[in-house]
Amino acid sequence: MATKILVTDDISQAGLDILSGLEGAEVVVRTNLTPDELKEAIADADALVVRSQTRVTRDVIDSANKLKVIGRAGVGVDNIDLEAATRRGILVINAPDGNTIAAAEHTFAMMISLARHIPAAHRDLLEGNWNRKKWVGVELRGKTLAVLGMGRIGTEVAKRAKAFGMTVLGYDPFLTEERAQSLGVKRCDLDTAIREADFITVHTPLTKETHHMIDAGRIAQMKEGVRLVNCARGGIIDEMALAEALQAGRVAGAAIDVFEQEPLPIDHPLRRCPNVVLTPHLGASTVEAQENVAIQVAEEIVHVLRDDTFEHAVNLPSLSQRQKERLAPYLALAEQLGLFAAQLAQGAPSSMTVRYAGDASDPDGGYLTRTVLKGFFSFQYDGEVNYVNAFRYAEDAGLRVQEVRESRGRIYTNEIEISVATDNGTHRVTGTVLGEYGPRIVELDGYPIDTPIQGILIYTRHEDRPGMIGRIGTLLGDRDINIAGMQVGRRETGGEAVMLLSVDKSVPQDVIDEIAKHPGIRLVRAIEL
Ligand SMILES: NC(=O)c1ccc[n+]([C@@H]2O[C@H](COP(=O)([O-])OP(=O)(O)OC[C@H]3O[C@@H](n4cnc5c(N)ncnc54)[C@H](O)[C@@H]3O)[C@@H](O)[C@H]2O)c1
Ligand SMILES: O=C(O)[C@H](O)COP(=O)(O)O
Repeated sequence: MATKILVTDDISQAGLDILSGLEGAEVVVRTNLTPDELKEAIADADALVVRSQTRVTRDVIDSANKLKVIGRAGVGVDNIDLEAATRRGILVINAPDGNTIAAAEHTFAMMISLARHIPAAHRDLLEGNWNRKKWVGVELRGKTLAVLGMGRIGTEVAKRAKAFGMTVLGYDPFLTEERAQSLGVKRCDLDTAIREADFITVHTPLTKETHHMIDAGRIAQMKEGVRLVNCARGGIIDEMALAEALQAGRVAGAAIDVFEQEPLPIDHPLRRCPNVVLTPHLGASTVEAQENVAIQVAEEIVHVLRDDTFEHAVNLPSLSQRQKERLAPYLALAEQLGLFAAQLAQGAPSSMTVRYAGDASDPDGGYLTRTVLKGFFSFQYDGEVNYVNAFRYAEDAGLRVQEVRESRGRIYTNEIEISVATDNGTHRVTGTVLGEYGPRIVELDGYPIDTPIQGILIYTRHEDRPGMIGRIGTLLGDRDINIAGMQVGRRETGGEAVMLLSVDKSVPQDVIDEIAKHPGIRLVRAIEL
């Protein structure tokens, strides 16, 4: 069956060409869909490509039966229900820097238009007037510009403002003093930025913290005659408060590209305000930016669908090819250990500690824990759990996950150990990657063992006395189950012993029950990897 890539907003042809180049791909472009049409179109899609117009709600995501990835040809992903996508294991990627310059230039165009009344003067002239006195503006030189959000776009705006002779105040929790100095920007808190600026421009994402970051209270703290610019996201500035302040003349002007509701409603008060410059979300609308983001997102989608490395996932840390290669042997070990631990630790799991030691204790370890959890929950939810949603499964199960890192392995050069506490007690399994022998189990519930972590295994804990192993062997033989390998271990003679058998076929539950009934058997598990 073809790989269906559904594109529901206008993206540049260069991006569509890349998508069509994927072997076996069918690219379906359908724009301006109603929510119901979108739900129908997405049902059999493998990938979805959008800009800011398509609303990818939980409902839409739940209508997708085999969606792997949502690509946003642009930066903001606030039109995508990230939580719902993550829970379903759907990767969300964006194109974070393809439209930075376009958005920064648009911000400047808006600020200058506002300062010099260009749109209003233009309209006035077209109406037959020649009002040179009416449209006297202000200069940018010598004014103070507050940039709220000093990320990619905020930084480019700040650089341009410096070239215009402005004093630039930067507010961003992640802006370091060193970086501010290198940009010639004065780092300050929000209150100072709000109080001291002649122009204020916002460049943050829309989040719970930034929603109405500029409201009536903040506007009241601003200089009389301040000018505001929003080319980031509707909702960062409270539009109603802004409209009132514009009408009252407290705010001298506002240039707004993005709105709480898009398209901007016909009766919206901002349409009737004096000194506003309004554009219909055009920040990224340049030929260059649209080509950049379309190419970036299309290439990433192709990588994801081909199972190659990708860079710009929003709901999953990205790995470079080099990191992926370095981690590869440990990924296999971590996943197998997770799957093993799930079958070992029966009962409701409440906490898991994963210990990484030696070469397995590398900085990309966060990925390994996702892999452990992927293996762990795959046992119960086969085919549904992946790297994107593995932590969600842990959260939903109420499983507390802790990571421990040790620079040296206790015995081996690399070790991964999983301890799982359940209402039935705690179990522990340790593995290592042993060169060309690959991933192996080297310790089980504190007993030394050495066996490849693969195939079908039977694990017993029993009294260390003569005849135990023989009896289990006979029972399996009677049921035509061939033993391919055997490992035994104990700490002291006559105490408790463990045995890990590798067998050639699945072990029916009644065989496990029969082994469990034998006198002296304390625990038995069948484990399939
Ligand atoms: N109008 C358009 O067409 C258009 C085009 C591109 C991007 N955008 C929007 O512009 C915004 C910025 O994009 P970017 O590429 O620069 O993103 P970015 O991630 O590079 O920068 C965002 C910055 O905001 C900062 N920030 C986050 N929360 C903050 C808070 N509470 N207070 C202060 N700073 C905070 C972050 O630390 C970060 O430095 C986004 O909302 C994006 O969607 C709009
Ligand atoms: O976040 C973005 O990249 C911008 O808002 C651009 O949105 P657009 O792709 O709909 O123009």
